[in-house]
Amino acid sequence: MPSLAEEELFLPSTPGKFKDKSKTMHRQFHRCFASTSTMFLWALFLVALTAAYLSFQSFVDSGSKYFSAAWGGVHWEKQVRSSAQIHRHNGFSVLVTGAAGFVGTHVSLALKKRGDGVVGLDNFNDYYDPSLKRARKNMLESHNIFIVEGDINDARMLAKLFEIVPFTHVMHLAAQAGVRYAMENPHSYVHSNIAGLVTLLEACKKSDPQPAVVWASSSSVYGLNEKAPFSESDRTDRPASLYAATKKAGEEITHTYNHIYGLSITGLRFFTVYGPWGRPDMAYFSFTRNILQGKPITIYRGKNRVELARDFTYIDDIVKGCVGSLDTAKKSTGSGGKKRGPAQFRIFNLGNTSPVTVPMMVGILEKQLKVKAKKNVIEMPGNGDVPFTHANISSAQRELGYRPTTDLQTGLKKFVRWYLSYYGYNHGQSVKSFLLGEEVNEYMGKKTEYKLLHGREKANLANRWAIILASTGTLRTKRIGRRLRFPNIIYNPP
Ligand SMILES: O=C(O)[C@H]1O[C@H](OP(=O)(O)OP(=O)(O)OC[C@H]2O[C@@H](n3ccc(=O)[nH]c3=O)[C@H](O)[C@@H]2O)[C@H](O)[C@@H](O)[C@@H]1O
Repeated sequence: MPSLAEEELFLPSTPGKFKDKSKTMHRQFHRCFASTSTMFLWALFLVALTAAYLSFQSFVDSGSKYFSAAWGGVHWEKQVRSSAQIHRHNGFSVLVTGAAGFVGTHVSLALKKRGDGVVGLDNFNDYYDPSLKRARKNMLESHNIFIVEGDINDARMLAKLFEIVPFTHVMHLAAQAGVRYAMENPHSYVHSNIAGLVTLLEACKKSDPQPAVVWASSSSVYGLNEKAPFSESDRTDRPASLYAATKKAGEEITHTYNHIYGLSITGLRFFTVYGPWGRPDMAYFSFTRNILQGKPITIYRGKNRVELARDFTYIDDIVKGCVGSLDTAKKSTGSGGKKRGPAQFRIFNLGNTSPVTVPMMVGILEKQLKVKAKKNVIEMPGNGDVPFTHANISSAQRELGYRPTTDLQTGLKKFVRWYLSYYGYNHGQSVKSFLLGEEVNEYMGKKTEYKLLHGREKANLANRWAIILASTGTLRTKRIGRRLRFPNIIYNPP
């Protein structure tokens, strides 16, 4: 026999006019009991829901702690807004990822100097000496560029940034760089160059307005291509390293976001970029360090004793290519995740068009440093390297007005100048004596503490003082006479 409660289940929701009283009381008791147990179940459900919510929150919080809790809050938002402010007619507001990186620093500075709003983003990882990244950050801060400390995999942080600033452009330079390190730490390439890229593109696609995206691919996508010079239409389906494969994947991934969501995309294939504030993991940089410290350098050689060659490209030329890409980028056509029409998709080589062999590059460094290198020449290990690179830049020339003007000799001279002013003394010689030869003649022996020296005001000191960077955090001043020009960026690392 069904219970009353069960019976009631089948009663019409609007009961009839006449009711048996005893049955009604009985029913009320059961109804009351039923509703108590329902309430109990509801309460249990609510408790479970609250517990689930709280544990989810703590998961999310610990997640954001993992990425870095260094973002958020009223002050932070104020800094982001102020950094994004545009100071020229029809200027851009640009999110520069990897802003504390080599290319990111230079591009951020160039954009800010011409009046664009720039917000940097960087996770300050320790792939190479983070103090160099901090130094670049401080230099950018002295130009009122704020760098958000965060990871491009942090979707919440990105959503917040896009909520605060309607970015017109994203200059995406954050990446796991380095060709040979991919054998040591393959997952870091997938994390940054694939997962991070997708997270960033998701944020761009959802935002309204959608920004135009310009991002760093790599000459390494040409892989085993033997046809020279490399043109954008050449084969790129035979990468020689996982690094190259992730950059190639990036080109395909950005294409899908262009196709489905109407994001305007420009991919730039950089050719071995070098210069001041460069990356210590790159050959020209580590060779300089070793040569100055009297340590040997290893020079790879290809099969049949062939010398390896690179189309080394100076940073200022690359910056011009990046800025030209931003200037010529058309608007994205979608908004809030919906495509409204076909959008621009471009890929350009940014190279120098004149490859130089690695031994020749070493020769230039020896001349600049006035020190002979101790060379170990070995056969190129199977580590992802390619024998040569050589860019055809006619596309970039035509569409971006890209024209590289710095040869390796001139570029390395500027790099060495910076290197010595940044890292200080070597072989008992001061930076100044390297830069100015015999002109250093008078020494005042005065020691002065500076936090940060940069810009015109301080550079004016140059008329009277040479300021030599000491890596200990102290700057020493030397009287060198009025006629000497002073390098314009001097930085005291924290
Ligand atoms: O253009 C590019 O696509 C790439 O350029 C560089 O990669 P790579 O050209 O290999 O630059 P380096 O690591 O500075 O090597 C330059 C040359 O020096 C050689 N090398 C490197 C290191 C070493 O100890 N000895 C040596 O002979 C390499 O084989 C290569 O031929 C960057 O490191 C990559 O991030 C970038 O994507």
